[in-house]
Formats: sequence, structure tokens, C-alpha cells
Amino acid sequence: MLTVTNLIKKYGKQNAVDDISFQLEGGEVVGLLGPNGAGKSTTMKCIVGLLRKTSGEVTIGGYDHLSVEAKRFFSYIPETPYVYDLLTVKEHMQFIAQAYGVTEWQVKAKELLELFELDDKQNKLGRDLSKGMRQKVSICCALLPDPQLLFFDEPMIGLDPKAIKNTKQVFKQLKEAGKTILVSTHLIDSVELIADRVMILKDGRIIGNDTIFNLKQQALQGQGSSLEDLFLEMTKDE
Ligand SMILES: Nc1ncnc2c1ncn2[C@@H]1O[C@H](COP(=O)(O)OP(=O)(O)OP(=O)(O)O)[C@@H](O)[C@H]1O
Repeated sequence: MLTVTNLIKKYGKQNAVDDISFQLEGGEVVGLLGPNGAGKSTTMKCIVGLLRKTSGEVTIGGYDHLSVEAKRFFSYIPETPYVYDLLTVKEHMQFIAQAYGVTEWQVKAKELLELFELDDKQNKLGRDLSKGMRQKVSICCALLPDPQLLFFDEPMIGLDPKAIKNTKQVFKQLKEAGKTILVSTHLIDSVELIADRVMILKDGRIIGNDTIFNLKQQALQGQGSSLEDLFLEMTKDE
């Protein structure tokens, strides 16, 4: 579903993403973990085409990631939610539905807005929404076209506990529906239960890419421990 080959992104002389390669098979849920500045957001932005990669190749569903065909496959939920100031919450849903040709979108939009407790905010303008509400609108817009592949960059930041719980539930449902997900997060427990695999990024490089079980075996010599301990062990400075 997603193939990243020798991806490099430089900011000036710094390699923020330093020659990484990985694949996501259809239906896989993969957690992208790493300390602040590891290159998680830069990697995602290069994949979805918001940042110009320095070099490397990215294909989505077999198509070059910048093609319209590739864009039909995925939704991206950015770290900082972007909403249109002068569209209401409902108009955001309508706009996405029309852009992606979603038929009978009202029913799905209603379900999503109810799930994220936005149903009473339908007529509020984007500019009048709180940060958490913007994040919820961003998630609802991403889910409306029912894409095969979803990129979530720190989806829980700014959400209240109820919305975090709902988002975890949505992840579970998406996984059950066979969707492919790449999710970057610092909230390790939010991926521990659903991730088939995690990739650990440090200084722009992938330093671990395996099932949580296998990574624990390698890093902790089989000592029973949490994913959080594993993360801290793998990313500690020598
Ligand atoms: N626009 C930019 N210009 C220059 N350097 C940048 C820019 N954006 C990010 N960087 C640098 O690239 C590196 C990777 O940043 P990135 O935001 O991808 O990390 P991250 O893993 O998403 O971090 P966090 O967990 O803090 O969100 C960091 O060293 C950062 O300072």
C-alpha cells in the first residue's frame, strides 16, 4: 500500500529524514515513535506531499505519491489542525464530500459529528472553534471519504479524555475494517493495543522496525517490560 525508498529530506545541511526505507502492507497498523525532533512529522509531510522531498521514492497504491491516483487512497490528519475560517463545521463536511465524491455523506457526517460531540457545533465557523474542536473537525473530514490509508500525526494532542477514548475506538474500528494506518504519537499506550508493528525513528533514521514483541526481545533481552520502557531504552543517548 505504501512504499518508501531511500527517502531523504534536508533542511539546509541537516538531514531531518536520513535515507529511510520501509513499507506498509494493506491492512497494517503501524506506530511511528520517536523523541522530539526525530523526523516523524517531516517524514509524514514528505509522504503526503506537503513537503518537497530532497530525494527518494514514495509510492502509494503503486502510484507515485504526488499523483492524483495516489491521493485518492489516503487522508492525512496533521499535527496542527487546519480548518477554513469561513466555513462552518457542516460546510467542512460538505466540502470534503463534494471534493472526494462521497455519496450520501450526510448520514456518515452525522455519525462522525455525533461521535466527536460536534453535532451541536455544526453551524459554528472554523475561526470560532477551539484547538481541540479543530482537531476533531480535522479527524471527521479525514474519515468522511473512507480512505484505504490514513496518516495520523499526533492525533491525540489537544483532545479531551473523551475524544481520546473515541479516537482510540475509531482506530480499532478502522483496523477491523482492514484500513492501513501510520500513526505518529508520543502517547505510546494509544498504539500499543492496535499496532501490528512499530517503527522507531531517531535523528532521522529508523532504529527499530518490528512487532512490539520482537523489539522487546531484541532490546530488553526478553525481560518483560512495557513499550514505553522499550522506547526509552532504544532512543536513549549513548
Ligand atoms: N521548517 C523547518 N526548517 C528547518 N528545520 C526544521 C523544520 N522543520 C523541522 N525541522 C527540523 O527537522 C528535525 C525533525 O523535525 P520533525 O518536526 O520532523 O520532528 P518530530 O519527530 O515530528 O518531532 P516532534 O515529536 O517534536 O513533533 C528537527 O531537528 C527539526 O528542528
